Amino acid sequence: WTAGWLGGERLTAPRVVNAMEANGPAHPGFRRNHAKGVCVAGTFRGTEQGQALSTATVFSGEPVPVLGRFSIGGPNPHGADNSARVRSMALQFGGPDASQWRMALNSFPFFAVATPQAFHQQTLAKRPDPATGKPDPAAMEGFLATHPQARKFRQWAKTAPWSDSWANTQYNSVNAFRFIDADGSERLVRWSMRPHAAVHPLDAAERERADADFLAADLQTRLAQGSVHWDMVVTLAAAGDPVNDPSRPWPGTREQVVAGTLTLVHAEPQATGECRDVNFDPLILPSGVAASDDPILAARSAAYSQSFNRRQREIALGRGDAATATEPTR
Ligand code: HEM
Repeated sequence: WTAGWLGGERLTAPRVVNAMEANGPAHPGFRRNHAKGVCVAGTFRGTEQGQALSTATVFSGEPVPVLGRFSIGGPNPHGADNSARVRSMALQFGGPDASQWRMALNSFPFFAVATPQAFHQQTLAKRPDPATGKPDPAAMEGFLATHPQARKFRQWAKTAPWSDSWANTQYNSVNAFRFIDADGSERLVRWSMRPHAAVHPLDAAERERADADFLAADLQTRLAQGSVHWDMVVTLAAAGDPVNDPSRPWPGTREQVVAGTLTLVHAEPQATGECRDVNFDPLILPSGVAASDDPILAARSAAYSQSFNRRQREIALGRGDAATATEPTR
């Protein structure tokens, strides 16, 4: 699981997660990132086009059960939804056997950094200055000077429209993976969950007025009227595309295939929902899907495991009341 990302200064998963924890107050029992969220459930049905690309059984055409989680970016489990630039979808396809597939997708189309070391440097640059309680702008400028591609992400964060719902947001794998077909041929791919629901961008006034928990309320309203859907759109890399660097998007002209449709029918609070105790490790993959050599993927798997073990331990020791409470904790 280290995939070569240890070494040099020996950056380890505990160090990465320690640095994330050091940037804010402790929230025992909660995820160390994307802490605020809800559990969801539904099904996924693959297409023949998906089946042609990968032998994963989820593409068989039969519906497979899905357990999932929507969240907002950031470590605060009580954060206001109208300050959440990043929206996320985590999914577990299939039952408890070798065909299970987990993934954690984000609304940003590319990542801010190319390596786990750069992610760690970025975390350190965001550390609040004890004097002001805010990150030191000079530290962030120093980070950006040595990691210029992170400016592209900041530009996205400043300019991309804010959707008004988890249900009409597109979520992206960001990292590349390998799909393996029945002949054993491999293709490097990224994928997105493309919503069927029409996008409605929030303007500044609507965002200002929005309730702190509007995303969960909106989802319940929509689900009370019927299921919500996304197409799984797989993008195939062409020769020479950057497949090991999630900060570099591929050209928009790449071949795309609709590999299946996700249908969600149910949502419930994470405190009591099944998704609370799941680690949506992006390297839990079925046969027919394999990791790329992107070092961020290996680092994510190791860091999620750290975060998962810490939060489960806190809950087991009775320190995770807010994370397991049935009453709203705001
Ligand atoms: C080195 C880079 C990264 C690190 C260290 C990192 C770290 C973390 C950690 C510690 C968690 C909490 C896990 C848990 O307790 O279950 C998390 C959650 C999450 N991360 Fe990352 N992350 C990284 C990159 C990414 C990227 C590139 C994506 C893009 C798709 C992403 C998407 C998510 C999502 C969607 C969740 C929430 C999963 C859930 O609902 O359980 N992360 N991340």
